[in-house]
Amino acid sequence: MRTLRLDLAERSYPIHIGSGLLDDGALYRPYIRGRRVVVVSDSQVAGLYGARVCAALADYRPLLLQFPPGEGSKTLETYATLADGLIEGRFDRRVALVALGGGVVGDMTGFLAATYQRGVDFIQIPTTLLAQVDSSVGGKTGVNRPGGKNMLGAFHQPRCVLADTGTLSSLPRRELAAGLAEVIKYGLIADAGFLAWIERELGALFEGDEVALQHAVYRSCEIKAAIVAADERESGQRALLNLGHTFGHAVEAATGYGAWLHGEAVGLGMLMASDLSHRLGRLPGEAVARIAALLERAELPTRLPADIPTDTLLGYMAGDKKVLDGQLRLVALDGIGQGVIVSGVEAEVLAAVIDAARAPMAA
Ligand SMILES: NC(=O)c1ccc[n+]([C@@H]2O[C@H](COP(=O)([O-])OP(=O)(O)OC[C@H]3O[C@@H](n4cnc5c(N)ncnc54)[C@H](O)[C@@H]3O)[C@@H](O)[C@H]2O)c1
Ligand SMILES: O=C(O)C(=O)C[C@@H](O)[C@H](O)[C@H](O)COP(=O)(O)O
Ligand SMILES: [Zn+2]
Repeated sequence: MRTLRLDLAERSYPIHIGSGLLDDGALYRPYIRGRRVVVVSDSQVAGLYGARVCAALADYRPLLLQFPPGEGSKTLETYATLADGLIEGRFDRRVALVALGGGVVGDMTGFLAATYQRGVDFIQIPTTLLAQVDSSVGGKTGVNRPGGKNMLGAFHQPRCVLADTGTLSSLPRRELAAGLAEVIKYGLIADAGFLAWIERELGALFEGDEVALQHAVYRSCEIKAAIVAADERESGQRALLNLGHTFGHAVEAATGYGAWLHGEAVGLGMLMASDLSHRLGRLPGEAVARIAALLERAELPTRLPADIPTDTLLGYMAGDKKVLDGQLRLVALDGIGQGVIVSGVEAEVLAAVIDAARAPMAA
């Protein structure tokens, strides 16, 4: 097991990475203050790992709450049903919630923990690659609305993260690819050496090689933890973690949440952000081609479907959370490994990027 720490004064916490962690009750115990825990999961993950987590937490008479899997469940309706489960069970303020699953479960459980009786503790047990490298770390929680992605939520940090890489062995290949999009993101915004490592080790990652997966999770969390420690509430540089997300979230919203996986939409969004960076004179065309080639090798979509109108995407983008005083801010690249926040991009340039994404971008 390897351990990192996200340094946030009294809200600091460990991120443990290794295989078989979810069975080890001693890893959870220091972070449970009361007598009871509630494990929240989706029905897919609950069926795979719920009994093991409940066995590890048997001393706390765990209640297992579950909801249907997928992005379509990341709603206020699911939130209300879960909240009613806590209220009916008369759980008090010392209850600890345990998020067992992917990013949907983590974001939902974190939001529930942030708001139940005005805030209780929670522990993250991420079981997708995407959740292990990204969503379980950093304290962004929330739900979607038809008009925009993650529009309701709170910053609420977990008490600890247990990233059990053994759980990745049951993850479908499409979900693994979606997680790789966020791994590639870290290379693009912060570490050119890591990007080259991903290019080299992509085969091993797809084969489920434990050493390669643990390195991908460790380095991703290391980069994210440093960014979040410096800017917990995204008043500045944390926005770099949003590379590709202004485009990607618009695709997710325009397709009704679920047709595209978050990682797939972010993968395409990163290619669009790369094209934008090129049009702004910040990134050479060869770098855009290199990024497109890596995304294709990672089995991620690199084309926008013809039936999503440009104006629809621009409409969702105008409601992005990075908009300030009516000005859209986007994450661009000043080179591989160098994310930069740009504002004042003209609507015609964005429209040109969107239109170009309907044609193949790889050189
Ligand atoms: N809070 C953050 O900082 C942050 C960061 C990135 C993404 N997100 C959010 O995370 C969500 C996407 O997360 P995701 O990609 O993990 O999706 P997900 O939670 O929907 O999980 C993907 C699918 O994989 C299944 N699954 C999970 N673990 C499994 C396992 N070990 N074996 C077999 N099947 C398994 C799930 O049941 C689900 O069907 C989005 O809502 C996105 O907005 C949040
Ligand atoms: O942690 C962050 O900060 C991120 O932006 C990570 C993203 O990968 C993640 O998808 C996040 O939920 C997006 O946040 P939002 O504020 O754009 O909704
Ligand atoms: Zn994301």
